[in-house]
Amino acid sequence: MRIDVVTIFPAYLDPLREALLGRAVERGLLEIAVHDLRRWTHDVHQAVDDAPYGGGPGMVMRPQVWGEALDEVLPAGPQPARLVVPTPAGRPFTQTTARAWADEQRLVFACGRYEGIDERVLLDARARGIEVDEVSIGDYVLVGGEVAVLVMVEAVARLLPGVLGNPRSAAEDSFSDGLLEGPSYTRPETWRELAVPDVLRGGNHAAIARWRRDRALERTRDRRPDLLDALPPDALDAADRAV
Ligand SMILES: Nc1nc2cc(Br)ccc2s1
Repeated sequence: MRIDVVTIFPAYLDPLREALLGRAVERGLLEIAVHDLRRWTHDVHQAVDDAPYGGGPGMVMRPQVWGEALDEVLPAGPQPARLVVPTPAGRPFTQTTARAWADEQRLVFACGRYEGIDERVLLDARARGIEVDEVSIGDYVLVGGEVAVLVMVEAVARLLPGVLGNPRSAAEDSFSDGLLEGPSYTRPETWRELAVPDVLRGGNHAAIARWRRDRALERTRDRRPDLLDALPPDALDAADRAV
C-alpha cells in the first residue's frame, strides 16, 4: 500500500516514521509520502486560504492550490486510489472502515485546516472518478486534519500483512467480534494485594475463553450498548445472553 498525505504541516506526520509504522516502512510493507501543500502555491506569501463566500468566521482553503496538488499526487485516469478528507462533518471512521481501506492499493489523505477545503475540490475529484471519503474520527473538533490522519493511518497500517508481530492481535482486538475487549493481566500473580483472576492462571482454555467473552460482554454493555444493539441477531448465543 502507498499512502500520500498532503498538509501545510508536514512535520505533524513525523510520528509515522517511528516505531511499528516506521519499521513497516523500512521493511517495505507500506510506502508513506508526505507533501507540503505550499509547494503548489505561486505567490510570495504562499497563501493556501481565503475568506469564505457568504461571510462567517475563519478561512477556507483555496481550490486552486488543492487542485494542483491533487492533480500531481492523484493524477487523473483509472487508478485504485481513494482520497480521504478528515472532517468533523464526515461519516464515522470505524474499525470496519480501517479493514476496508487495508485492501486499498493507494490512500491519499488531504489535511484541511481552518474552516475546511473549498467543496469544489472534492466535487472535482469525484468528477475525475476518484473515490472521496469525508470521515470523522469522533464528535469533537480538532485544529486540523493531521492528527486524524495519524489515527487513521495507524488503524489501517496495523492491519496490513506483516506489520503486527502476531496477526492474531488484529484478529482478536476490540471490535473484531463486535465487542469491546475485556481486561488483560500479566505477571506478577499478585500486585499491591490485587490477584490475577484464578481462571486465567488455570489451564482450562474453554473456561478462559468463556471468562473473556463474559468480561467483553459486560464491558460492552456498560460502555457501548450501541455495539450490542448493532450485533447481528445470531451473534449472541444462550450463554452470552445469560451474562
Ligand atoms: N475531528 C476533526 N476535526 C477536524 C478539524 C479540521 Br480544521 C480538519 C479535520 C478535522 S477531523
